[in-house]
Amino acid sequence: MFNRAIGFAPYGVYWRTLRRIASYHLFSPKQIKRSETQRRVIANQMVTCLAKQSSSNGGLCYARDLIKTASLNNMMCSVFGKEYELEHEHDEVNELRGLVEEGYDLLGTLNWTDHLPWLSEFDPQGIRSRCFSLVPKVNRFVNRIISDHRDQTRDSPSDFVDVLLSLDGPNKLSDPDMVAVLWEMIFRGTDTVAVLIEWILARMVLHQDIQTTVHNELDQVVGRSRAVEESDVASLTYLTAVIKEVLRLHPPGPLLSWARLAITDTIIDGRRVPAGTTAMVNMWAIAHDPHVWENPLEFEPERFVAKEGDVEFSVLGSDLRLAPFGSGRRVCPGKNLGLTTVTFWIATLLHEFEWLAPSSDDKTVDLSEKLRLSCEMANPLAVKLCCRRSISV
Ligand code: HEM
Repeated sequence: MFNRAIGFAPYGVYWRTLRRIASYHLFSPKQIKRSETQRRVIANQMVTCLAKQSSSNGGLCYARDLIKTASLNNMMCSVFGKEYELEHEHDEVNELRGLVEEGYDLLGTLNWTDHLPWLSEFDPQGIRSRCFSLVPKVNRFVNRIISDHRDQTRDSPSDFVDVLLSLDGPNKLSDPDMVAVLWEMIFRGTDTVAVLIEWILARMVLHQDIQTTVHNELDQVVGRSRAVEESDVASLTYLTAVIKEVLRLHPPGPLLSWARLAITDTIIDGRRVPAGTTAMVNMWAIAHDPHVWENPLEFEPERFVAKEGDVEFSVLGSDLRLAPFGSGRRVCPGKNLGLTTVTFWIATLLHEFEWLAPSSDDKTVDLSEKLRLSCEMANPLAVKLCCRRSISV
């Protein structure tokens, strides 16, 4: 099933067709603009939920679950056309979250049978049996959504399922291929965004002076009398630098695509790499390399604040010193959508709240990492929130 999704499909006509369809119907500037309202609605819901959570717990809050559900709701809206209230539990959201979590867990587990193939028939870690159990559940879930869409008649496509169903001729996809592509968008678009937001908030809690500078910028550009709009984001240059610095120190996808292969026998650093070898780029190592970055372990957003006359550093794949969305043919097609979502949501969360350590005696933040498909905080961030603007809960 998964080899029919964009990220797993080998280079060829099928992969190119999928990239073209997704680029036009999901990731184009016009489509990103079209989904602005949905991002604003979800941002407001997040603010209300956080304000409630912190007022009932003496200010203490764990934001991870909320951010993950917000990100999933956002993808469910763009891909499946489904809208859910963040404040309430929904069986369908919980079911899909469980499937995404299980998928992440399976992809992030070191599978001994990849290295010792003779072990595979014993499936010692139970990975194969968990995969066999996950695939029919994903199939059932996504096929149900596809068949609901088939039952409705619409004049023009309003979500990505409609788009895939409307394809004709050589572009037409079979149902199993549609399931693979739809599931991939939900799967990839949810955690990357949520993981990055949690890292940014963690850094803001740890570096209060930098958070103050972001707050000052927000007060200057937006002012406290209104909420942030997406159109404000272009003027938030310091916040943009903060996000780039977090992408450098905590890239959510530290190992780039596993779809790159050596196409000829080659020698790298004196080692022979035969044609056909899977080549994985370690972006985390490049982004922490003292030969590339001054004070690589320090959190210094200023390094990304462009001086007068300088060209702004792009993190979208043209500069290989920092390419957290990859680069070249396999570059992340969702990079602009992902970055737009993260920047707007983070601007809102920081405009509405002060993010503080839960205890005034211990202001450290546990920055331990856990590598699954994304590299996330090993332990959920605990914070104390103070409202910066009056919010009615
Ligand atoms: C902060 C958000 C995100 C980050 C950091 C991120 C990161 C990445 C990275 C590092 C790759 C591999 C690129 C390479 O090897 O050159 C990738 C691929 C991919 N990403 Fe993202 N991503 C994000 C958001 C999204 C979103 C929102 C979607 C879709 C809704 C998405 C869909 C994909 C797909 C389909 C691929 C596979 C592309 C291919 O192999 O042709 N990503 N992403």
